[in-house]
Order: sequence, then C-alpha cells, then structure tokens
Amino acid sequence: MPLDPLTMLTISVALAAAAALYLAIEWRSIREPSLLFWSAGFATITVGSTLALLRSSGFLFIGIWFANGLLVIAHFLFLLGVARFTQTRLSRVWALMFIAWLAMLLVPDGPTWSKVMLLVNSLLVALSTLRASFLLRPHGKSLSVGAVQLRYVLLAHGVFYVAKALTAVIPGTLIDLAALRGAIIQISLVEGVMAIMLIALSMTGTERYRREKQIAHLAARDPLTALYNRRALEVRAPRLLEDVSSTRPGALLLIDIDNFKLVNDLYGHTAGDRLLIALSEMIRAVLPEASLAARLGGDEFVILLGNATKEQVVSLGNTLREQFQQTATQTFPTPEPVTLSIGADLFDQPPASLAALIEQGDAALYASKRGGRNSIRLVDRTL
Ligand SMILES: Nc1nc2c(ncn2[C@@H]2O[C@H](COP(=O)(O)OP(=O)(O)OP(=O)(O)O)[C@@H](O)[C@H]2O)c(=O)[nH]1
Repeated sequence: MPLDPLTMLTISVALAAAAALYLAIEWRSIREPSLLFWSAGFATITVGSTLALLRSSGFLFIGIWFANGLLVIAHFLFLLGVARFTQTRLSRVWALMFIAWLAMLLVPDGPTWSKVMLLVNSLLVALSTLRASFLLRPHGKSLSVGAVQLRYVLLAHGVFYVAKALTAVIPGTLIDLAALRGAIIQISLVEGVMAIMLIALSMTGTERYRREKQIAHLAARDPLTALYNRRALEVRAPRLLEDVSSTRPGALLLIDIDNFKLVNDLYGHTAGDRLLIALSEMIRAVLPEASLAARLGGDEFVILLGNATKEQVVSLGNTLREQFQQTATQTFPTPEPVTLSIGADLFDQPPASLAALIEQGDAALYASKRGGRNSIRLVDRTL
C-alpha cells in the first residue's frame, strides 16, 4: 500500500530529527565540527518537513516556499560539513545560494511559478550535494569505507535532484506543490526518506572510521616524537623479523644520547624535548623502506632494518651520529659533548624475540659507551 504524502513527511520529520540528535551526541563526544554542520542540516530538514505538513492546512507560503528554502539550506550545511571533513575552503560565490533562495520567496502563486520554484529549488539542492560528493573524491589519500559510501550516496541524491529539475521543465507534468500531488512529488518523498537514512548512516560511519584510525594512531605513537612507541614496535617487529634469512639479514640499531641530562639541566626540559624531536626527524629522514623506528623511552631510540648489510648499518649509524653531533653542538653547547652512542646487531636468523634482540643491542651499546661514546659498535652474527 503506497503511503500518503503526509505520512511520508511525518516519517521524514522523525528520521531527520533522530539523525540530527544522533550526530549532535556524536559531536559532543568528539568535537569534530563537520558533525555539527551535518546535525544542523538534519535539524533544518526536521523544521522544513514539519512546515511542509502545514500545506494541507492552507499555509502555502510557510508550507511550500519557506519549507523548500530550508531544504536548500540543509544541503548547504551538508556541503559545509563535507568541506570541514576534507579540510577544503569553499568559495564565497556559494553565498549566492541564499540570494537565490530569498528571490524564491518573492515568486508569486500559480502553476507556472510552482514549476520555476521546483526547478530552482532542485538545482540548488543538486549543486550543494554534487559539490559535496566531488569533495569526497579520492585525491592522493585513500578514503575510508564510510567516506566512499557517503560520496556515492550524495552523488545519487544529487543526480536525483538534477532529474527532478529536468522534469519540472517537461511540458505536461503535473506538479501540484500545494496539494502534494503528482508522481514527481510522490517519488521525491520516498527518495527523501531513503536519502535521510543513507546520508545519516554514511556520515556517522565516515566520522567513526576516522576517529578509530586516530585513536589507533595515538595509541601506537610516542606523543613527543610521533615515532612508534615500544608497544607498537612489539606488534610490528615480528613481521619484519620473520623474513630474516641468510640472503636477507636483519639489523637492529639501539641509539642512546650521551650526556643528554646536561641539556635538560643547562637549557631546561623544553630544550631537551626539542633535541629529542630533532633526533627523531633525523631518524625518519634516513629510514629505508621496510624498516621500523621507535622511541623506547627517555633518550633511547631503536631502528629495525630488514634486508640490511654491514656497510649500510655502519653508514646509517654514522650519518645519524654526525648530523646529531653538529645540531647538538650548535644549538645547545655543553661542557661534555652531547652525542650519540649506537649499539648495532646484524643477524641472519630470526631472533627468539624482540626483547632478546634488544638485549643484544644493549650489550653493544654498553660497549660503545664504555669505549668513549660518540661511536657505533656493531656485532656481526652473520659470519
Ligand atoms: N627533555 C626530556 N628529557 C627526558 C625525557 N625523558 C627522559 N628524559 C631525561 O633524559 C635523561 C636520560 O638519562 P641518562 O640517559 O642517564 O642521561 P645521560 O646524561 O644521557 O647519560 P648517558 O647516557 O650515560 O650519557 C634523564 O635526565 C631524564 O630526565 C623527555 O621526554 N624529555
């Protein structure tokens, strides 16, 4: 049994209100501005659909003109939300949408103007929606499943509104906005209900996926240097270590700053932090593919290499040592030199565990410290 227009509109009001509330609650917990725009968009649809119900009571200005204008604003709010989500700036030209909408309020009554109203209104909605879909296209970065879904839902919704605009100019189509009669209006109401559900679901999916990724990223990183922390290294190291063989030896470099305490004592903790960040950036810059780097804690860092050679390990260690010494001497001169001691281990069989490997690296590091610091000690276990 087909549902009558008033029932469809009532369903739209309920669904849009639920979506607005849900997105607002999500916003309260994660404070992501795009959620607020999307919530405001659904709240606007709630008000617009409620006003559209007044058509049956003869309130045509509020029930048609004003209600349709709110639909345009709602889609513009969706576009603003997508722009925030994709960190894009919208051109000021979009402000013309409001002028077009205000102009629609001046349109007189009558079937011809009814069509003009439908045409302009549909095109404005289509414009915002298609632009939002276009902003969600993949550009360099891969999109999450939720964002891809949102992109296609918006695209389908936008195409629907283009088609709706075209029907308004086809002669002979019955469009009675006042009485909510005509095939186009019936189809629109059904599409509207479906679109509200799909858009709201894909919006929440989009944000949730991004939040989960952010949480996973934060949990795996050292907050100061953004390198992996020890736990993240423990999770990722086994895959790299499994591939170690006599044809693809692995290597570990354990790096510790010499006399780091002096920087903290003489220049303050913030200066010490800056030096730790500088070292992490140097490490990132020299890190080959298929390798891992982490801050184990304090002034101790680790690099794990797959498919390494003795020459590569020594060269990488010495590059870091020289770069660091230069930076530390220039930025924070100290009575004792602030340098790097490195303990390295080259191996051609997967170690018993990461902890066992770090212990071996520790022994080499200790030897480097005892031998006068500012040096690299390599234990070659491939011989
Ligand atoms: N600025 C800063 N200092 C830290 C941080 N974590 C640990 N430290 C300091 O780093 C120092 C590490 O201690 P040590 O390794 O014994 O100091 P060191 O002077 O480098 O000693 P050697 O390694 O024997 O040369 C301590 O003074 C800690 O307070 C941090 O996140 N930021």
